[in-house]
Amino acid sequence: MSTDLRVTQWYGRRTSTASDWPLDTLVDAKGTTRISVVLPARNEERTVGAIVTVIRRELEHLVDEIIVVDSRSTDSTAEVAAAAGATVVHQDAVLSHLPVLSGKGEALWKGLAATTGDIVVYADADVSNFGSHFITGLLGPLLTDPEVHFVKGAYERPLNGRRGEGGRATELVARPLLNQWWPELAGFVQPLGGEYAARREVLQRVPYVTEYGVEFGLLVDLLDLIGLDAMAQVDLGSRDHGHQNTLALGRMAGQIMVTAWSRLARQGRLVAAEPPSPSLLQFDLDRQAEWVDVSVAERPPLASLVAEEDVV
Ligand SMILES: O=c1ccn([C@@H]2O[C@H](COP(=O)(O)OP(=O)(O)O[C@H]3O[C@H](CO)[C@@H](O)[C@H](O)[C@H]3O)[C@@H](O)[C@H]2O)c(=O)[nH]1
Ligand SMILES: O=C(O)[C@H](O)COP(=O)(O)O
Repeated sequence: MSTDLRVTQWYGRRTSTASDWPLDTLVDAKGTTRISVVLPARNEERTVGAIVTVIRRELEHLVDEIIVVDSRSTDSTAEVAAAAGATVVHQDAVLSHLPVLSGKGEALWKGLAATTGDIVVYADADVSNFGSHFITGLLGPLLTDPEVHFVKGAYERPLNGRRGEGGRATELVARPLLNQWWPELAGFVQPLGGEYAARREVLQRVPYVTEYGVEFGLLVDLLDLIGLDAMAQVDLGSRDHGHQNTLALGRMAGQIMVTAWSRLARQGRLVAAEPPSPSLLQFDLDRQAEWVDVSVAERPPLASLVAEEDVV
């Protein structure tokens, strides 16, 4: 079967919408399954409280724990999240015997280490139109189909109110790379999106790339580990969130490209004399030049660490 046909068939079979998964059906399906929600947050005092509150108020019979990973915030993210009822862990305090790494991927890996659930849901803490359907949608396929191990959110992404213009790093970097090298993943509408859920057992068996390489790395590595048919996506509607400027997205793009290179090299599909340079020279409005580092590091599969008593 051609990859195009396989992707088309997968899309039809494994794509649903949040409204397909009503809360009462999920509460029945949950049984004894424990569910953790992890919100990575760096300076998200304006939005994190409302997100935690929605989950606590509307999903109290579905979600067992809400962990906010404070990713070196300098604002009152931790206090706001705790006041709203989340358990707050500080990124560098989890598995603190390990050398610290940085960025969103590190926050997610530490978040996984801090959870106890059988299913872990990740959601960004900067979403300003968050609703409980973000969580129920992602949980639907996992709670009702034992063959599904990973679910990714899909949505429309306005850019400052303009429909269809968001997701610049997605459209300019991630989607072309995925289509060129991992075309089986082409059916994911939002491959970089921060809302996804998976069975703990699976998340513990993949490495986590640090910084903004994490989502790209997880998709590619999960495809390898569980195969496309164990992956699903759910349409969550529209998602409004904070936007980074073009230079910041350039750094994100660099991290994603370095991540893609690492997977191509690991999969034996690229023979290069040397790795890509991690240095990126950027220019501001006054032509001031600055070298920035777009390298990423990697945490090993959590299952490879055995000292569970050291967690948190
Ligand atoms: O060092 C960091 C950086 C970010 N975050 C949090 O991660 C979430 C997403 O970060 P953000 O800077 O808003 O990312 P975006 O610019 O929106 O990037 C998109 O693309 C990224 C790369 O795939 C994904 O990680 C994001 O989830 C996705 O929204 C937010 O809650 C942040 O507070 C951290 O916890 N630590
Ligand atoms: O996921 C992305 O592509 C980046 O987060 C950029 O998104 P934005 O263009 O909507 O800010």
